[in-house]
Amino acid sequence: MLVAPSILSADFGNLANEIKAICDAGCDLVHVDVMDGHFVPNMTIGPVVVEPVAKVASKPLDIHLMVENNTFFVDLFAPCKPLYISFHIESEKHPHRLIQKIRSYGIKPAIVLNPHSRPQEIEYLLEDLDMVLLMSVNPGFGGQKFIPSVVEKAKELKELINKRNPNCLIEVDGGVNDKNIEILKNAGVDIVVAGSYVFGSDDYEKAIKSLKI
Ligand SMILES: O=C(CO)[C@H](O)[C@H](O)COP(=O)(O)O
Ligand SMILES: [Co+2]
Repeated sequence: MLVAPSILSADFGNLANEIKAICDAGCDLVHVDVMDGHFVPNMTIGPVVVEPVAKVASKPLDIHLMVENNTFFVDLFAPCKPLYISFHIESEKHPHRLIQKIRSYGIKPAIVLNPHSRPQEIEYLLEDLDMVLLMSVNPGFGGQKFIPSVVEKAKELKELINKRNPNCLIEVDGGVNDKNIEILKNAGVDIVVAGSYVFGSDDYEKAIKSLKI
């Protein structure tokens, strides 16, 4: 299992040290939550913060867009050179076009599904994707409770992925901790995002290790 700590739960007054600490503690990706105050009822950070974060991080960035105008935000964050940019299917009318745009920057495209969205909706996009991110909370805030129906959804998605594009990874985001990591692993999940679990612990290395099963 790969682990992507979400910096939403980091101490923003000490951000550079927090990023260094999770990278030194053995994380695989640095998950960056971008919220516009429209698609979700919260706002986070723009490239003014994410560019210096990218410079300090020794691990690749995984940018999760929770916005209405995806095209604008892809252009805005592409110079940060993340490994992945993921966008929500619920806010995008032209997903194939946006996938091509993300790829044109040399960035891996991913699609995010809210807890209520069905994996079958994106079956015909799977061959063009490097990753699908399943939300296991309603997006907008860290520290929420894990929604268990994501486990069955991950299994359904895994079947579609095996049929359409076995190279596509599955990531799960929201309420992940050492109690639910095993069922996620058994459901075929490749990457977990963990914000409050990692940054709320006294020992980042131990917390990350407990998820790398
Ligand atoms: O996308 C997100 C919220 O919309 C965050 O990545 C997610 O909530 C991580 O935080 P936690 O592990 O505390 O749930
Ligand atoms: Co996220």
